[in-house]
Amino acid sequence: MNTALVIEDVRLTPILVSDPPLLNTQGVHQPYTPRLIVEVVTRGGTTGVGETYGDGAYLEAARSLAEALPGRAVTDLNGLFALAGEVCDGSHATADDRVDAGGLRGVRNAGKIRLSVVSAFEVACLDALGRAQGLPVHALLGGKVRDSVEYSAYLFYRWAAHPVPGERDDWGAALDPAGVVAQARRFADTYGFGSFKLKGGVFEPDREIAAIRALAEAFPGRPLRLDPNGAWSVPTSLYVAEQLKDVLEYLEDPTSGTDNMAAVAAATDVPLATNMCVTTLAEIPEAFARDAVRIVLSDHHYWGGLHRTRELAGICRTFGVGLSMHSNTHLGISLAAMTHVAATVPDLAYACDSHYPWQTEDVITERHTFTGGRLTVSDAPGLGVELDRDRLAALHRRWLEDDGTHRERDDAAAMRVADPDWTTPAVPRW
Ligand SMILES: O=C([O-])C(=O)C[C@H](O)[C@@H](O)C(=O)[O-]
Ligand SMILES: [Mg+2]
Repeated sequence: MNTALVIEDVRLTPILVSDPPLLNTQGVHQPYTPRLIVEVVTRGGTTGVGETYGDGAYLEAARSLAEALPGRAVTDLNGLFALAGEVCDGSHATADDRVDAGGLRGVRNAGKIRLSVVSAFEVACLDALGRAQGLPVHALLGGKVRDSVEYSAYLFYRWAAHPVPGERDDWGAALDPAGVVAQARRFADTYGFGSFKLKGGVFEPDREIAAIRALAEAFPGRPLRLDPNGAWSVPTSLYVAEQLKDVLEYLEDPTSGTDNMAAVAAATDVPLATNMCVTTLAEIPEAFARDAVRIVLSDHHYWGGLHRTRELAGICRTFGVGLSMHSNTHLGISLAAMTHVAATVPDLAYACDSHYPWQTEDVITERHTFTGGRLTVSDAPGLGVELDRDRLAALHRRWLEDDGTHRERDDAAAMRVADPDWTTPAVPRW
């Protein structure tokens, strides 16, 4: 073994990042959201970085994995899964039916949490390996098949400000079709995005249908998507599909669970996409056999890293299912990772999601810049991003000083600040 590639140290830095008051079916984003930055340091003196969810269950699993990693090589990526299975006991995260607010990713369980933790270590190892070898991460994945990756505008209903004092941005409120169109216009003008996704499940469906209609009128012919995170019944999903069939590129998780998705898919020609009913390998056979989804939104945090994302792409290709990319609150390290893996997938036919424009704080020295709705794929060694240690320290300080309110993402709790009677809505909500 090349001893220079052996891991000597692993650093974990939990941080709190400011987040705007974006609405979804569970509630509203808190003013600060937890993320975890992973640094892997090799004996040769190279440091690689990764990023994942920072809530307590993720942090606990990451601590166990970080302790077990020194002495292993950054090339031992396949071994990460077995190692995580051995050392992360999962007692912190019981399987239950609760939809995971930290990503609205279907039910939450220990296996999913473990994969999300492994993803950050895998990315950090690839970054370190790439830096040590002078190769970009995409080259370590087999090479890029495109020089830039297209992203779509991720539109949210939102308030102008959080109901508690804190950071405030200048986007203003978007609570009706005119507000959504104004937000889309700013996204298009600033970043050049050519397709638009609206996070739905916030208002009654007719109101959201009106917003999509307004977008279709303002941006004729552009791909449009609506994603209520499983908030609708089968009949409501079919009603919305019928109303919007001429303008939707796809309908994302209109309803919860493979049974319901299959029932909707059987009765409409509007393609259905998911980042909720297919988020693990175990969920694929039934969903694909029943034609429940036409597009899977990959997410390297869900699937266990960049290699696993490429495996998912191969499975989707085999079954004629399309692939795109999901996102929730993330920083520039993850966006770099997303861009590298997206650059290597041949049949990525849809613009990827990214929350990045909503994140005004970052831990990298140079923010990514969307041009014409696209990010250029970096050919620099590793991910091609540098840690800004001062920013990292400042955001970590915020985490240390937090009284616990923000260390777990809880969109329902944030909503209760404005509406004390709020509880996470049962599904179907409409
Ligand atoms: O596509 C999705 O389902 C998401 O992006 C989930 C996210 O967590 C989003 O709904 C959010 O952050 O409110
Ligand atoms: Mg979604």
